[in-house]
Amino acid sequence: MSAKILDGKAVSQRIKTELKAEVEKLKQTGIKPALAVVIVGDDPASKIYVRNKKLACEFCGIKSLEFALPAETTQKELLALIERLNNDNTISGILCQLPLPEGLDEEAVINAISPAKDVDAFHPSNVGKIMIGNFDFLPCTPAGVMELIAESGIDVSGKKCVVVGRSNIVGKPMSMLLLHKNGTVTICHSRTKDLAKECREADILVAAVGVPELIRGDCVKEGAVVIDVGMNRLENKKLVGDVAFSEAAEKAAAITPVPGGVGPMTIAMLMKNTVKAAVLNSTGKN
Ligand SMILES: NC(=O)C1=CN([C@@H]2O[C@H](COP(=O)(O)OP(=O)(O)OC[C@H]3O[C@@H](n4cnc5c(N)ncnc54)[C@H](OP(=O)(O)O)[C@@H]3O)[C@@H](O)[C@H]2O)C=CC1
Ligand SMILES: Nc1nc(=O)c2c([nH]1)NC[C@@H]1CN(c3ccc(C(=O)N[C@@H](CCC(=O)O)C(=O)O)cc3)C=[N+]21
Ligand SMILES: [Mg+2]
Repeated sequence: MSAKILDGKAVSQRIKTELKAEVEKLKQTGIKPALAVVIVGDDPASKIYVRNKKLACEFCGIKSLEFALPAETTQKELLALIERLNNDNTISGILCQLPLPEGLDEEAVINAISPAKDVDAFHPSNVGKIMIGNFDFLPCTPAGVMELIAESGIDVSGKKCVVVGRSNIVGKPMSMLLLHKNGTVTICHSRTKDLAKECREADILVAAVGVPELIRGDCVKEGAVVIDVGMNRLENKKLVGDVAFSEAAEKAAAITPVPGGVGPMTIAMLMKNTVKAAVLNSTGKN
C-alpha cells in the first residue's frame, strides 16, 4: 500500500489564512491579538518553534513580542516577568517555552500564567477543563493532530487509538482528545511491556516519544493512520520524527511527514488560541 501523506503544512496554511481574515475584522472592533513568548536559555527545539511562531504571527496580523532571557535567570525574575505580562492588557496570550533550563521550576511557571492568557493550555485550570470537556483552549500539538485528522476525512469514533508517550504536553492531552472523539485509547510509555505489539493493534497510531525512529515498520498495522509528533534533531542536523518514515509508509494508509506534518499544525493552533484569548479577554469573560 502506498500511504497518503497528511500535509500539515498545507492544512495549517488554510487555517492561518482564515485566521488572518478574522484578525482583520477583530481589529476593526478594536481587538488586537498579541502573543508574548518567553524563552529562557537556548534549547534548540524551542528555537525552531520561536522562529516559526514569529513568522506565523506576522502572517496572521498578530502582534508578537519575544522575551529572550539568559539561562542564568532566576525563578523570581521569571515570575516577575510573567506577572507583568499577566497584568498588561495589550497582551492576549503568554507562552513560556519549555523545557526551562536546570534550576527553574516549570510547574511554578505554568501555574503563574493567567489561565485566560494560557495559549498552551498547560495551566491546571485549563487541563481540568479539557478533561471535563468544557474548555476555552486546547493544547496546541494535540489540537493540531485532531484538526489534521479531521481535515483528512479520518473518523476517530470506535477506532483503536494507540498513543506512545504520556507527557503532560503531548501524550496525555492527545489521549484525552482522541477519547472525546470516541476512540478506544491505549497509552504506552517507557514501562510498556511489548511496545511493538501494542502499536500493531492501532488503527490510529500517535508517536510522541522523542526517540528518533523508534517506531519501525513492524509496529504498524496494514492500513493504519500514523501520526508522528516527534521532532528530533540528529547530529548531522537532519530533523527526523519518532517514526521510521519509509518503513511505516509502506504499511500505513496515511502518515504525517517530519517536517511538514504536526509541527506546522501546532503553530496554527497557537495562532487560533491567541485570537481566542484576545476575544475572551476583551469581553470580560475571564
Ligand atoms: N511537533 C510538535 O509540535 C511538537 C513536538 N514535540 C516532540 O514530541 C516528542 C515528545 O515530546 P514530549 O512529550 O515533550 O517528550 P517527553 O520526553 O516529555 O515524554 C516522552 C514520553 O515518551 C515515553 N518514552 C520514552 N522512551 C520510550 C520508549 N523507548 N518506549 C516507549 N515510550 C517511551 C516516556 O515514557 P515515561 O513517561 O515512562 O518516561 C514519556 O512518556 C519530542 O520529539 C518533542 O520534540 C513536542 C512538542 C510539540
Ligand atoms: N511552551 C511550549 N509550548 C510548545 O508547544 C513547545 C514548547 N514549549 N517547547 C518546544 C516544543 C516544540 N514545538 C514545536 C512546534 C512546531 C515546530 C515546527 O514548526 N516544525 C516545523 C518546522 C521544522 C523545521 O523546519 O525545522 C515542521 O515540523 O515542519 C517545531 C517545534 C513546540 N513546543
Ligand atoms: Mg517534555
